[in-house]
Amino acid sequence: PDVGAPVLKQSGLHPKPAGLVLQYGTAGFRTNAKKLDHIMFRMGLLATLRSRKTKATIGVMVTASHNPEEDNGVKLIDPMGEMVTPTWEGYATQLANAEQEDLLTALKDVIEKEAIDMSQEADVFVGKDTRSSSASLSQAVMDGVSALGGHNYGLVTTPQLHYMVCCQNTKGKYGDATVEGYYSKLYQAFIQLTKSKHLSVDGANGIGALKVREMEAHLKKELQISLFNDGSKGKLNHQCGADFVKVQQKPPTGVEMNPGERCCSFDGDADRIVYYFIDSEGQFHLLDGDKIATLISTFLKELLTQAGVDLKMGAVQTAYANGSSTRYLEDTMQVIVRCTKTGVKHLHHAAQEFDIGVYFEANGHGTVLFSKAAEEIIQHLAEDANINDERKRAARMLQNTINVINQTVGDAIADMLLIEAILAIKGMTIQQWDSIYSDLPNRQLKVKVADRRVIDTADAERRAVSPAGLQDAIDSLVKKYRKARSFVRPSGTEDVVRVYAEAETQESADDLAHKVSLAVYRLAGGVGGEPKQLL
Ligand SMILES: CC(=O)N[C@H]1[C@@H](OP(=O)(O)O)O[C@H](CO)[C@@H](O)[C@@H]1O
Ligand SMILES: [Mg+2]
Repeated sequence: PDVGAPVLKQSGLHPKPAGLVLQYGTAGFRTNAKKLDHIMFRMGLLATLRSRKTKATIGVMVTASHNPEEDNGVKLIDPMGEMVTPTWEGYATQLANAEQEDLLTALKDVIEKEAIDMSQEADVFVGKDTRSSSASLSQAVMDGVSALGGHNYGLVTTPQLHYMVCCQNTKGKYGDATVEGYYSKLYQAFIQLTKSKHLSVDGANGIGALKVREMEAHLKKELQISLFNDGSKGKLNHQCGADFVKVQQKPPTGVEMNPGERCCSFDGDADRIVYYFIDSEGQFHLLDGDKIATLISTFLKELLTQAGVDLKMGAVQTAYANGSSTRYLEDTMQVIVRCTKTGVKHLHHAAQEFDIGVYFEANGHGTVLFSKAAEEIIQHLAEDANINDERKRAARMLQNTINVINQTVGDAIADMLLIEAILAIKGMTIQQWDSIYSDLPNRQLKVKVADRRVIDTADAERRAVSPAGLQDAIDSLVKKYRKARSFVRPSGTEDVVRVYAEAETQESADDLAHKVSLAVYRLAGGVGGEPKQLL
């Protein structure tokens, strides 16, 4: 078919200013928008030739990228979404600089040189940026493409047009050739990559599961939760839940765990939370209340430093806190650590003594308390116009931290969100969190006695003052193991005496716990059979 007539007719509407010479440069033609109308039209023509030659869709992007608004530009995109091949950059320059009356000759020259079959179909994708000149200039490109089946994408980023050209020519293999397709491809991949935003929650078949379900809609994209033991079939706290996981030191049933993936367990009324994961060797790792307290304390301390505020921060624990956690908090973090009797009311009370009091029982019940004064200082700082951005950012972060925390009592849901936020902000994996310090192996046992009130304790329950001889027996047993510690106390919630032991190895901790149990049984009126050695 003869290309002459339609081209001549249309090109008259996009005349070239005589003598104007432009080069196809680094990224196509680029200059003041007023000089580009004929260039656009001609690039439309050239794109159809390139499309016929390659038997593929070609892209034309109208933009001058980072240049000032009054500039514009145009570049061609080859079939796989790459920049047009250099030979064709040469044709582009020739076509752009042919005077009006020489245009047909210049065009025929390209057709001949490239032996282009003009009966071949052509397909051109045109895109433009937001410059005021882009609308009319992209129309000029379309005029050049004219009746040849061009597709105008309208406003797109440069890379989006490259992407869509490639999608079209790979028949969808690279993705869907639409802006929607571009978003959905990137987003899906992003979600996979940031799977760290995924958390498996063991709801202990309790109320926490129901409430997590309710809250899920609020979290949707920010945190993907897989809820297990949601109460639809299993029994409350049976082989699952925070207490089971903490005491048994093993995963709950009913939770699908993949190596390295974060999991957490609530207890039956959702005021406790513990985290855990299995590593690539299948080894179970528990991150209990002590590890949670350490993570939160570290985070808060860093923010206080960044905000440049001097507030007294303290951590409150019980005798059940792992010895490694206490050492880490005191020695490495230089945080004041208090030890109170078991029971949240005691910890809460002690935490009120600080500007910021972080309290957690090892079993995962805990929260953070901020004094009124501390809250005010943080709020003023967050609103202070005279401080630098780093300090302000930290102050605002502290403010949001205060708001995500339930200061009235330990709260599995609130603690979970705070922990997830800290891990995300610090870009920390659960493995990295776990490796802040290593727990001393430990064991908790229960001993049945006729009347557990015969045991009296002192020193935040770390020493038994009655019955006579019990503490001496514990002391001499503890001496036999490295890094060992043990104590006993009557439970406040069950009719048992609780025994706790920790030592350098699990074997030692188990052995020590067993021997202390025997001492309790013998000296404090044990009932039923003698405590058995753990297998
Ligand atoms: C070793 C242990 O976990 N003890 C628990 C348990 O108290 P006992 O007094 O140990 O039975 O239940 C309390 C209430 O939930 C909790 O605050 C406490 O931490
Ligand atoms: Mg509870």
